[in-house]
Amino acid sequence: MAEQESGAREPAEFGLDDAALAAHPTVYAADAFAGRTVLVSGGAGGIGRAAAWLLGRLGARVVLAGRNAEKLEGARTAMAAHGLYVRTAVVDIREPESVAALFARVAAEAGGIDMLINSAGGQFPQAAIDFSAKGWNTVINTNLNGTWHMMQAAARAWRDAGRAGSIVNIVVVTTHGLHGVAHTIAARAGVIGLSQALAVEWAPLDIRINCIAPGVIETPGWRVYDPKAVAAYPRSNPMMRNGSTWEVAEACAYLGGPAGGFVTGEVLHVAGGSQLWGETWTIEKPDYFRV
Ligand SMILES: CCCCCCCCCCC/C=C/C(=O)SCCNC(=O)CCNC(=O)[C@H](O)C(C)(C)COP(=O)(O)OP(=O)(O)OC[C@H]1O[C@@H](n2cnc3c(N)ncnc32)[C@H](O)[C@@H]1OP(=O)(O)O
Ligand SMILES: NC(=O)C1=CN([C@@H]2O[C@H](COP(=O)(O)OP(=O)(O)OC[C@H]3O[C@@H](n4cnc5c(N)ncnc54)[C@H](OP(=O)(O)O)[C@@H]3O)[C@@H](O)[C@H]2O)C=CC1
Repeated sequence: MAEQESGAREPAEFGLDDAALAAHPTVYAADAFAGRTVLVSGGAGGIGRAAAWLLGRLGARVVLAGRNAEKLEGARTAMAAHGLYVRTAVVDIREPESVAALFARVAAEAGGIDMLINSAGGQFPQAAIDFSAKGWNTVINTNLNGTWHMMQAAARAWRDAGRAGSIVNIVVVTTHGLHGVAHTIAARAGVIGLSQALAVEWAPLDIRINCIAPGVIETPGWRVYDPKAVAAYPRSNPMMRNGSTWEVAEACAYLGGPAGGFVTGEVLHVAGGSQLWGETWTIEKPDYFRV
């Protein structure tokens, strides 16, 4: 990974690139997802892209969804060159009509899906006292409402087709130590509660729902964080390192696939233990907390 003169890294260089994702070893059997179709929102981003690569390499047909057609096409081209089955679809998860159109297209062109990974999301770092109404609503709309629109559309499709399904929602660590992103903590705590409620309500439909709470995972999404905050991330968990998108992808394969067949309503932290120890400041740490 290249470094700028200041020592800060170029945002585009955070995380694993396509060449690394094509070659990274996996613990799963080569045909573990053969015959399955997986929809990944945020599929051209860091975590979603790694999950798409892994599941594609394990035999799944993959549909990548996001707002930016160019980013999606870049991801599709790289995966297709590796012989993987990949389709793309533009969606804004905040718009129910856009989500409905996505699911109609996926039904028509891919015959529906078996698994949904909700990796689309994000936030900006700011002291909560300074949030504007628009900023708050943007983060809640993206992470809570957007994830809900995707979950409901998937469940309706599975119910109508009499087909089983599983959902993996990517959230954040909500219980301890993540500061300066209170809007996203609120939204993701909502997603976790929603997922637990629906794990029961939708069990009769043979739908499993789980969440993954990543810790500090190097991705291009880190571009919105101050380089000084990013430099401190490796010391924010007891394992004293950043995580990789591959580590989250393998957790997605476990929870969303056959290995997790008896797991629902769970939150799996892939966070190096940061849910128990450490603190991550995405804004400047107030003097009050300095010892
Ligand atoms: C020790 C335990 C802890 C565990 C360890 C956890 C480690 C966590 C590490 C850090 C936390 C998590 C990191 C990640 O999730 S990175 C990957 C996710 N990707 C992103 O976050 C992408 C970057 N974010 C965005 O793109 C945007 O923030 C957003 C999600 C909001 C999407 O925005 P959209 O493009 O739709 O909207 P706009 O940019 O037009 O903005 C809309 C309004 O939102 C307000 N806003 C936006 N940015 C800012 C900002 N920087 N400061 C203040 N306000 C902001 C604003 O009102 C915008 O409207 P206006 O432009 O009209 O003002
Ligand atoms: N990286 C980390 O350290 C951590 C990440 N997470 C969470 O994991 C998830 C994935 O993060 P990561 O891969 O790092 O982030 P990225 O920013 O790399 O990817 C997120 C993707 O979400 C898509 N997206 C954002 N808003 C929308 C929308 N309204 N509709 C459709 N797609 C959208 C973006 O694609 P496009 O721009 O094309 O729409 C983007 O590619 C996020 O929810 C993030 O907050 C949680 C904890 C830590």
